[in-house]
Amino acid sequence: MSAESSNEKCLSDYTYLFKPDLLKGKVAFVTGGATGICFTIAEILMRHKCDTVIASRKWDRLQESAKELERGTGRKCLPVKMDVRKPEEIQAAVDKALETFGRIDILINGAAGNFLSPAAGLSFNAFRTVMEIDAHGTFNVMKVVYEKYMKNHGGVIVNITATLQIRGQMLQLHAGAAKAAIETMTKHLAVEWGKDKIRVMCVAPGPVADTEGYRRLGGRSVDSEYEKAIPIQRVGTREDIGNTVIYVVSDAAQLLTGTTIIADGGHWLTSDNNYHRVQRLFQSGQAKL
Ligand SMILES: CC/C=C\C/C=C\C/C=C\C/C=C\C/C=C\C/C=C\C=C\C(=O)SCCNC(=O)CCNC(=O)[C@H](O)C(C)(C)COP(=O)(O)OP(=O)(O)OC[C@H]1O[C@@H](n2cnc3c(N)ncnc32)[C@H](O)[C@@H]1OP(=O)(O)O
Ligand SMILES: NC(=O)C1=CN([C@@H]2O[C@H](COP(=O)(O)OP(=O)(O)OC[C@H]3O[C@@H](n4cnc5c(N)ncnc54)[C@H](OP(=O)(O)O)[C@@H]3O)[C@@H](O)[C@H]2O)C=CC1
Repeated sequence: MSAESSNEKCLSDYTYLFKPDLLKGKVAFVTGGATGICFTIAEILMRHKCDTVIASRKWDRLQESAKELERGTGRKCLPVKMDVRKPEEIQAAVDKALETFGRIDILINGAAGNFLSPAAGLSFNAFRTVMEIDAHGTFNVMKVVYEKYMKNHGGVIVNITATLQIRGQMLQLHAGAAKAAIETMTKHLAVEWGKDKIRVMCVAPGPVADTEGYRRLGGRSVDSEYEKAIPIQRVGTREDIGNTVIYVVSDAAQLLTGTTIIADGGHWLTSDNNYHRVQRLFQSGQAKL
């Protein structure tokens, strides 16, 4: 799959790095799994024989994505409609998942909302909305899956963060604050839930250009100047993130809990805080508000 691929529901040309039956008999619940990075995470889990639930708000898109994932991988994919801000919808969705598959071994929290905005330009409701989707939403789903299944059976939780919480960035206070909250919850839950045989991790992508989430923030084109500033000389792909996640959920990663794997090719170390680039995009109107 190329970094410029525009189809959110495009299956990847997957190359197996792990044994194909790595996750046989397991079930994953993936929020945000109908699109972008989390669609490909679901795909890669399914290629390793995991059945999957994908959860988000837009029902038509969920159904189409579930069909595409089943067609491409030969595994079962259950679409469930829910808003991560609404505990009663999450409870119904998790009940449906458990009725259908009887278990949830892996939880991927990828649902998120974001846009570019100067901090002072955020309305109170805009800040609250992003905190509610990303931080509260991640807590809500973890709590329900823990209570209804993982507390008694163990499992692995992977929260998708970003590199925004590592340092200051332009126009991203709201998303950075929310991702920081997720990383902190991850540490606390790794400590509290370790005794229940639950590992809790974060995977933090840098820029992944082949997603609607990236394009809608203004990152429509990836030019060579931008990529040359990244140590590995390219932005990430959805498959790069899926490959990181499958390692984290596998038994090869049994010692990993309460920490973050930054999957960004070294972007945050060298990218001058994106200060000039984001400022330029924002001022030119290319970065949509
Ligand atoms: C990602 C690339 C970044 C920049 C690209 C540029 C250059 C590249 C350079 C550098 C890249 C460097 C690093 C990048 C690395 C990572 C980026 C990190 C994270 C990326 C995260 C994502 O991609 S998250 C996924 C994005 N996808 C989505 O957001 C889809 C879901 N989105 C939504 O549902 C909505 O957009 C929503 C989040 C607003 C929520 O919708 P809803 O609940 O319906 O809320 P509303 O009622 O619409 O709005 C609530 C309040 O928020 C205000 N609002 C809404 N939009 C904006 C906006 N654009 N600006 C300011 N305020 C906004 C709205 O007005 C409401 O407030 P009121 O006071 O008016 O009520
Ligand atoms: N693309 C990038 O460069 C980077 C992305 N990330 C992170 O990766 C993850 C995936 O991002 P990406 O693939 O780019 O973005 P997408 O916009 O494709 O994915 C966001 C998903 O979240 C779902 N979602 C949003 N709000 C809610 C809600 N309230 N309840 C349930 N589901 C919701 C959306 O579905 P629906 O609207 O139907 O509900 C959508 O499927 C996010 O956590 C993002 O922050 C991190 C760093 C960089």
